[in-house]
Amino acid sequence: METSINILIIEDVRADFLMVERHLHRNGLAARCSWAVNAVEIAAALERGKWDLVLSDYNVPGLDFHENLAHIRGRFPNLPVLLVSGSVGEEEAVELLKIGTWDFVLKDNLTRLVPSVRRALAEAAEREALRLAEEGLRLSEERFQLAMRGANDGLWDWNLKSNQVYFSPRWKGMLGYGEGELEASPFTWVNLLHPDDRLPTQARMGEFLKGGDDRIELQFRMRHKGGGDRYIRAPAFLTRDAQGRPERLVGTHIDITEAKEAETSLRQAAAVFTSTLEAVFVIGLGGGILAVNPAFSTISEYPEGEVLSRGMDFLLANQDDRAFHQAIWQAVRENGAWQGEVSFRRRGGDAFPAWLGITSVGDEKGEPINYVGVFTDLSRLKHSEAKLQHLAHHDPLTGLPNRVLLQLRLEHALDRSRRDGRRCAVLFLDLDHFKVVNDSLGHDAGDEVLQVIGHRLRDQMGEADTLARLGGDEFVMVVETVAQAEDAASIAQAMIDVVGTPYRLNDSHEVSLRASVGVSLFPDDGEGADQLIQNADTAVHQAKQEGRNGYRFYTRSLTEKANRRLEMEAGLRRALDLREFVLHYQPLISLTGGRVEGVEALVRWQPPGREIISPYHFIPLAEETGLIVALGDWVLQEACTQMKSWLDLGLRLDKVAVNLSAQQFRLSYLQERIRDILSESGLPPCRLELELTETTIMARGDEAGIQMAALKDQGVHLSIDDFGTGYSSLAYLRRFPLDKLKIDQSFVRDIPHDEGAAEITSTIIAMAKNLKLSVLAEGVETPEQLDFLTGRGCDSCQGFFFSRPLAADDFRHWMDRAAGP
Ligand SMILES: Nc1nc2c(ncn2[C@@H]2O[C@@H]3COP(=O)(O)O[C@H]4[C@@H](O)[C@H](n5cnc6c(=O)[nH]c(N)nc65)O[C@@H]4COP(=O)(O)O[C@H]3[C@H]2O)c(=O)[nH]1
Repeated sequence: METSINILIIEDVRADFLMVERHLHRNGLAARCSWAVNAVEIAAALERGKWDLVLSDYNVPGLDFHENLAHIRGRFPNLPVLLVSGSVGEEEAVELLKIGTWDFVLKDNLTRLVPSVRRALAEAAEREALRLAEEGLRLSEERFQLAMRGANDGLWDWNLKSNQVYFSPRWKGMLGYGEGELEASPFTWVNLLHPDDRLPTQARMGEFLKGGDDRIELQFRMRHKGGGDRYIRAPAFLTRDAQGRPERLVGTHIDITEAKEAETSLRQAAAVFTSTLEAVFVIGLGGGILAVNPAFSTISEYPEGEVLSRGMDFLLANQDDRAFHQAIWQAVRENGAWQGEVSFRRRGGDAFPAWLGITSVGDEKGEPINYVGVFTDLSRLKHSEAKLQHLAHHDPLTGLPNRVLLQLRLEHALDRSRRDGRRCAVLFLDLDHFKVVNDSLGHDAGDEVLQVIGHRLRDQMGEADTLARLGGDEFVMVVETVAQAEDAASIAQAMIDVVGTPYRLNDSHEVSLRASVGVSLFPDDGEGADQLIQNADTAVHQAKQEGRNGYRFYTRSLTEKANRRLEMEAGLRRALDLREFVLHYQPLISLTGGRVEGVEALVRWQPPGREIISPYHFIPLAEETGLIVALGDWVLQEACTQMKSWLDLGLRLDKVAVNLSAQQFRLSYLQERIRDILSESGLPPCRLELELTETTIMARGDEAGIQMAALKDQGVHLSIDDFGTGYSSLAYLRRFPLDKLKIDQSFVRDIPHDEGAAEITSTIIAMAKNLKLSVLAEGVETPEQLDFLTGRGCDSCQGFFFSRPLAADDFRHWMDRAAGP
């Protein structure tokens, strides 16, 4: 059955309206007809109802048909409007059809009305269906676009047959490209793939297209226009033609870079968690441990299973320290974090210091979701710190305090002494000739001796006292309470005695050592630690100068002396630069022929406008400062040049004797240097005699023999100076290639009256003869001495009796006079 339709009939004559209605009904059209007679009724009707059709008269008074038609079409474009009129001409009717009137039926012949209405309704229904379909499509397209925009995914559509590709704006935007910047070609995609992902991705795509699946999901990296890569997830769907051949591939690009990066950083965090050497534990809001890393178990010795869901307080070494534990958590809750040093206990019971940090982990709103604790075991660090502290304050060889700690202890001792009004002493001990032990027995033996001395001195000191080693062979003792200077003196003597007890070294060598001690007293000799140590040092120098193996108290004059020493050292350096040294020459007289057999060169310092300075005053300082090497070199050059010029002048001299210091003797290049000096001066080597002292030779041990043999090979003569003052025996000296022995003037001085001196001198002469060494006696001042020496068979002598050392010109004149007319 036909559904009822709503028809609006616009007609000014009621009879006409009824006539049309009747006609419609009679001709089987189930229509509900409504009548509108003017513009107001038409508007109300259009507003009110849902109309399927409008039948309108053309000439309705007060109504412009054209306007009315436009109004209806504007509001309902698909609503058919049929003209039912009697008075419209044909041309006008055609015109009306053009502007949108559906059909035209004459009132007086309504035969066409129902078919026309039916056709109009059918067409309108068709148009409406089409409109609805179009509207649906538009909405669906819009929905799709919105969905894609919402998902923020790029779309691509690849027609496999035509090889055409569509990339959506978002697809391009994802890679930094705008419209028109990328060619719509499959190669565009391939070219933008990360080079490492290109081949594998293409291979997978190829396999997919060959296979039977309709869906694929790929993941790859693509190059962004602005540099860097984007990680893309690309699900796609394949459509096929009737034959099942791939026809079209449509898919999306989803940018998963952030997710990938988050995944990577999560993976890294997990790796850090498991591999870090720091113990990490996660605590839930309830206070129970949720997870621990392997380092936690390694450090605390607790396996994970034993700690999960327990509170962290079981780690605290001091279980009673609840307040501390609570304070930590309070700080974490208030500030979000806490860190500091704690004392933890391992499962085995061992307490250890740890550096603990606890941080609260919040959600996006900042609400805590759990806490992460990290701690490091500080025990090794503490141990190293203590070791470092010890090293920084102690001498590694003896374990005694070093200079730094000595300073600190002394300052404390001084504070106490100041407070209690007590005296305190600083005793500076320096070993005498310790270098000889080191040089002759080796550094290991030297170290052993220093350790033993350290022990002995420590055993001797009081509880409150401090013994320090300042390095080398210097020890300092701080004695906190000394009633008077004599107490310090007896401690100094005890130190000297304890050092003086012979040492038996591991290899059963026996060594005897002596020491000198300098003493300074607080408050007498200084207020501060530095000054007291410095003054004790000055005193020990004085003790050494005064013959060693004794102690000496500091006095102000010592300081002045020390200052003078410093001045002298500076003066010596300057003197070397300015060539302020001169040589004096003392004749050496042969007792067999009475002739002048040679001359000894003796250095003097002649500062301009001042008195000449004796070598006794500057040679020891030159030796201490090392300046002796340069000075000795100059002496050798000068003496050889002078000797050569005398020989050239015809002076009859066999040789020039030059003193060689221990430091020069130690020089590895000594032979070369002497060879050069001789060749530069033109003096034959046999005309040079080098004087060495016993200690110089002994300090070099076996190497002395090698050095001497090399010098002898050059043709230079060697003599031993000051014989009798050292510790060597003639039997010892026999090992060395010596030519001459010079008896020290201290023996000669007392002959012939002093029996002891006379006997020693006679014995030395006899033994030297036995060893086939020539003998010279130094310091001959009297005819008696000369007679005695001549009588004992001494070969030659030197002394004021013949001449004092003379300047070069004076010596030449002296020679002239000695040769006689
Ligand atoms: N009382 C007295 N003394 C006499 C007599 N005859 C000589 N003398 C002094 O005795 C010293 C002998 O020199 P020395 O034993 O090598 O002792 C030397 C030597 O050890 C050192 N010396 C001097 N010149 C040099 C040098 O060029 N190089 C080195 N390394 N040392 C030197 O200085 C020391 C002292 O030299 P000088 O003052 O020149 O003192 C000289 C000389 O002036 C005498 O009859 N009675």
